Amino acid sequence: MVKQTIQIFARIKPTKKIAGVFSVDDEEHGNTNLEFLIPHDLADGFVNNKKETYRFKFQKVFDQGAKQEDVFENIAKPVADSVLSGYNGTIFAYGQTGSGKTFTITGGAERYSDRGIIPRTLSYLFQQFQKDSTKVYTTHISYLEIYNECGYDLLDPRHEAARLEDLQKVSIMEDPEQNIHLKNLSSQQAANEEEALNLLFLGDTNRMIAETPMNQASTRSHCIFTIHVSSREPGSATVRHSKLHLVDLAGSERVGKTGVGGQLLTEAKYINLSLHYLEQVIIALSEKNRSHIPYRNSMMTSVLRDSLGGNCMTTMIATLSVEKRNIDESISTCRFAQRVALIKNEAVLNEELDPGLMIIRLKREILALKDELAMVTGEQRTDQLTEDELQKLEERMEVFLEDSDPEAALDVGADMRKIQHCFQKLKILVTERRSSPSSLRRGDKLSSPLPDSTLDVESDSTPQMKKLKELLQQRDNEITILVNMLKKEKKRAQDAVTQLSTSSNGHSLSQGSLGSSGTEPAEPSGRLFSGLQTRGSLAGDSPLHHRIGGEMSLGRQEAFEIFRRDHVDIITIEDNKALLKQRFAEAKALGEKVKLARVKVNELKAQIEQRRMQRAAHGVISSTVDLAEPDPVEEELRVHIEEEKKSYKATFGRLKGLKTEIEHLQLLLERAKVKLQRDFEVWWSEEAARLQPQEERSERSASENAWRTPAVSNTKSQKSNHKTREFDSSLSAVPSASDLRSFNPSHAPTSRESSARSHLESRTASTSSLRAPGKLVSPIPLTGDQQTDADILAFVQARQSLLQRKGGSANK
Ligand SMILES: Nc1ncnc2c1ncn2[C@@H]1O[C@H](COP(=O)(O)OP(=O)(O)OP(=O)(O)O)[C@@H](O)[C@H]1O
Repeated sequence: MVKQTIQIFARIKPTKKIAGVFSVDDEEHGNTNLEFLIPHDLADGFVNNKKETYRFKFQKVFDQGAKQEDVFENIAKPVADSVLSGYNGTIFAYGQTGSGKTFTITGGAERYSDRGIIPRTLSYLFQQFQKDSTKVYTTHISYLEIYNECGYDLLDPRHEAARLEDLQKVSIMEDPEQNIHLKNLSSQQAANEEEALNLLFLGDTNRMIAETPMNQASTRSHCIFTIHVSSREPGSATVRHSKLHLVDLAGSERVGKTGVGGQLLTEAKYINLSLHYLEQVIIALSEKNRSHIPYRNSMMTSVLRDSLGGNCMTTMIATLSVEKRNIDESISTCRFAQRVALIKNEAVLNEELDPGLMIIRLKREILALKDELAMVTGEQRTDQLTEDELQKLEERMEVFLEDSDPEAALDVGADMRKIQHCFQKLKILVTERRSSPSSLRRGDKLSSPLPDSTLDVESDSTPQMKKLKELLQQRDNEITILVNMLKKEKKRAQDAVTQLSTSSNGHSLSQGSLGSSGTEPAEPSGRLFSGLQTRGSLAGDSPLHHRIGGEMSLGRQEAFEIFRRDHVDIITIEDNKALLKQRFAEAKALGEKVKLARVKVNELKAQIEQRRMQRAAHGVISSTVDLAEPDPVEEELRVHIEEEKKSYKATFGRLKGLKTEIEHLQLLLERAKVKLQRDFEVWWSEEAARLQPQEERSERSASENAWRTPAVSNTKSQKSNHKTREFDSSLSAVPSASDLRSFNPSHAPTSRESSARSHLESRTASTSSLRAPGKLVSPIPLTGDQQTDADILAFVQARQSLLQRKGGSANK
């Protein structure tokens, strides 16, 4: 058991704004002090009657310049190492909104170097698995989001999330031993780093898609990414299970300060409530002799029960913003961390016996005991030894006879049949030896036929005999060489077939043949991301336009293109695309190099083979060549092969590193794509809402207000209905094709459209003259085709408002 207090670290987010006065000083024995100075006269908005300086001690403080890599090396790597040894670990980030929790735990979306703790830890764990050949590792991943005290499975494979409520709900169950189980939380196996990263990405995408303007998931929910690792030494009956929770908590600011209302207030209350319960648990744990710890008060504390005062090595990262206006929140985060540092955890090695292996072991023991019992009681087994048993026995006897140790023992168990069999065999051998001492030499197989008696009868010393023996030896050598050649030829043919099938399968990077890969991104001039390789499970099932907006009409696509060009993220996207292209080119070059090295190695091998054949032929003819002597030419060829192999390995290693980077860049691009499209959907809805006549909007908002009261309802289902309806209403504001058609005077309406129109007209007749047609009639010619005209109108409207927006921002 390892007893350890929770380790606390602080990370300060870089700022360009005016910062408060603070200092970071390293202490002699490894800790770091963080001090805030708040002079009385500067304490704007902050009640500071007593103290001027606030000093907090952390294991380490990462100042503004700290890199993601430093954070991983100092914080996450030691925890990952203990997880590899079989201990549970937790790393949680706590701090106010925007202080860098998500950046620290998951990472930034812009650069590969911005990868956070989760992707780096996954990469590290899979590297360690590969290095350690003494154990077999298995990894499973789960990703839980807790929002307003409800759990959601972010990796649920059966649901496509367009809203948080679409995701599988997770509930907590407790067994009689008070162990917590999460019902409906899926746990997905990841065989390698790529699969694990895909799961992280899937979860993050679900989180992003499910978030609405009201629920900015990262801010208002807690997310727990868990890596479950099992390890076992082959043949051993013990298995180690450990888990690593990587937790991104909701923003910790106080309600009073945020000044929010309505749904946001409800959320803020929930967040504050769950963080308040977290604080209560932490206070209770830091008090001596406190027997009741109120874990059950909230879902988050229930899930993290082991991490807080239990079987876990836990680390907290306090994320701080040192901007002047945030100093009070930063001080309160530091205070919280100081309390957390008092909590003692007791981590135990999570080792258990594998029931399957235990059964095999016990069965074997039972058999041995039965044999022993039969021997002791004199009871004999009458059934014959099987072929397999006989062969094993012979092998054991051979090992025994070959062993030069005079004390060597022959262990065949307590089975009398086996003992008898061994005695019989030994008798035969001894008898043969007596009759002809030369007939049993070392290396003679027990099962081989007796030596040819004609050879034994003749004396070895006659010259004819000697010649014959030499000839025989020479033939033996030739045969061995030919058999080896045949085997190699066969292997080469097999390799060629494998290579052929690999290349026809499209050259996967992992096979080191990226050189001729067709996986490059298309030219950036194509449609956004169109040429990029789609990824894993996301490839087929979650193109965002299916998940949010449905198939895009032509007009909408055009509008999307314009929107995309002006989007703030487009520079990052283009940069990443360029970088990705560059990496692909590098990977391609490396792939070529790998291929060349492989060809070279094969050529050298062929040369060795040829050389051997030549030597063997020479030996047979002239007998001047001593085949037992090492051949210097072959030695030289071997040295070349080793060099080529080294270069192959080094290049292949670089290629693998590049592969990870490429995959990550692809993930970043996919994520940017999701964000871009989501932003577009929001903008599109706004534009559509603006398209509606003023009267209807006021009518609609009046009716919305009617069902919005009371603003905060009391039951959970009411709350979620409320949220769903708000979300639905924002989606329904997108103009449908028939809405647009009804505004087009040149279009002859169908009977269904006429009735819809007359319905609308009757609703607005008192206040509007024919639904403000002047605003919507397009000066551009229409085609008469319903769908095309609707698209044209949508496009014109979108472009106009974009131009207006652009004009507006240019005027500013
Ligand atoms: N150390 C850092 N270096 C560079 N940028 C950072 C750093 N920390 C945070 N950021 C940036 O600050 C912004 C807010 O960070 P982030 O989303 O991680 O905050 P958060 O604490 O998770 O907020 P929330 O509670 O809303 O989830 C992001 O744009 C992020 O990229």
